[in-house]
Amino acid sequence: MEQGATGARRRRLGVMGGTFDPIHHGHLVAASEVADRFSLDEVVFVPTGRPWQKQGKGVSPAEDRYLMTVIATASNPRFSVSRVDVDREKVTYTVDTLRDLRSYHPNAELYFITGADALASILSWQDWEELFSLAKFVGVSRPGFDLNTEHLAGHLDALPEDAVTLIEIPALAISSTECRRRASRHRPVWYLVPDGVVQYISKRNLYRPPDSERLDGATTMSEPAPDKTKS
Ligand SMILES: Nc1ncnc2c1ncn2[C@@H]1O[C@H](COP(=O)(O)OP(=O)(O)OP(=O)(O)O)[C@@H](O)[C@H]1O
Ligand SMILES: O=C(O)c1ccc[n+]([C@@H]2O[C@H](COP(=O)([O-])O)[C@@H](O)[C@H]2O)c1
Repeated sequence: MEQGATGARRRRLGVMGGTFDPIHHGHLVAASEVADRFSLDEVVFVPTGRPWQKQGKGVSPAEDRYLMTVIATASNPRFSVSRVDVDREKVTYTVDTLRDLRSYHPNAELYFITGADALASILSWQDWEELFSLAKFVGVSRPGFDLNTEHLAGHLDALPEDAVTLIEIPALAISSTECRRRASRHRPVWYLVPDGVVQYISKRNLYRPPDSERLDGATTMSEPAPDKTKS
């Protein structure tokens, strides 16, 4: 275990970056598992501001994604949410996220948490060689994606020995894409996302086509069912 200059154990900070559109239980279980396995003192969720690899995909406003992340993490005293990426003007690069968090927590060890799918594309990330000097990376299993570092072969020698650790976590086949698809079709997202996030999606009418485009005539979650006892 690494120690600071005073001999005290260094604070361990997990960093869970994501677009969180919306945040779901797959994200929360990933953060919770890594926190347990690496004895993290805190996990900071960092919603992206302008995710450059998702540009053109109609990402929801950063403020909505930030608030859903706050709602989803509020009950866990070890989870917090950072605005560093939301408040940065330019597109979101993890190298900037980690530089900013390092400056706020100069004595902490950072652990960047990423799913198998995101890890597989890490060599396409901005300044990727620098990432491993800023944080340790923890790749977590995700249903439908291969958890291996074959794509890093040839580069691993240049990286610190414990730069990337892979761990198996309980499999939750949930994605934000599927949550959005369900919400857009007025299908339930209960139990895929935290209750407060279900209510936030409904309140803000996220992911829903405008009422004029609806063909099924069903009521939305926020609308009370019609009272058939009245004429
Ligand atoms: N079910 C899951 N299990 C493990 N990791 C996950 C899961 N869902 C997302 N992650 C990881 O969480 C991070 C943030 O993911 P993101 O916000 O893009 O969610 P997503 O479900 O992949 O979204 P989308 O479907 O819109 O691409 C990524 O590192 C991703 O790999
Ligand atoms: O730094 C980059 O170039 C980069 C490119 C793609 C994704 N990321 C980060 O990976 C995390 C998951 O991203 P996403 O798009 O799958 O939600 C999030 O923290 C992003 O900022 C980072």
